[in-house]
Amino acid sequence: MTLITDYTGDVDYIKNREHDDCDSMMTLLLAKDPSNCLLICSDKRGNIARFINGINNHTPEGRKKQNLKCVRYSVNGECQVLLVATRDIAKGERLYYDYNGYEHEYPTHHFV
Ligand SMILES: C[S@+](CC[C@H](N)C(=O)[O-])C[C@H]1O[C@@H](n2cnc3c(N)ncnc32)[C@H](O)[C@@H]1O
Repeated sequence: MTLITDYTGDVDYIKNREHDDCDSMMTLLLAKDPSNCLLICSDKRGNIARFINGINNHTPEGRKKQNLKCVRYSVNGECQVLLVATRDIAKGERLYYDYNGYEHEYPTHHFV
C-alpha cells in the first residue's frame, strides 16, 4: 500500500467524454445515476500516472506483472484515485496496474 502517485487531470462527467478518443481517461466516481459518473482526463493537464503500464488482461503473464493497484479514497472530502504498491518493488522495475479493475472496457489484448 505504498503510495506511488495520485492520478491527476481535469475532472468531467463521463457523458461529456463519450466520443473522446483520449486513451488516458480514468474513472473517478461511479454513481447509480450514470449522468453523475465522473472521470479524470489527463491529456491536457496530468501527471506521471498517465504513463504507467497496464497489464494484459488476457494472459497469465499479464497478471504476474502487476505490482500496483488502483484505489479510490476520500481525501479532505474529495474523491481521489491513487496508485499504490501491492508488493515490494525493486529499483528499476517497470510499474504495471490493471486498467480494467472495474469496468472491463479498456482493450489490452495487444499489451506486452
Ligand atoms: C494510460 S496510457 C496513456 C498514454 C497516452 N498516450 C498519454 O499520452 O497520456 C495508455 C496507453 O499506453 C500504452 N500501454 C500501456 N500499457 C501497455 C502495455 N503493457 N503494452 C503496450 N502498450 C501499453 C497503450 O498504447 C495505451 O493506449
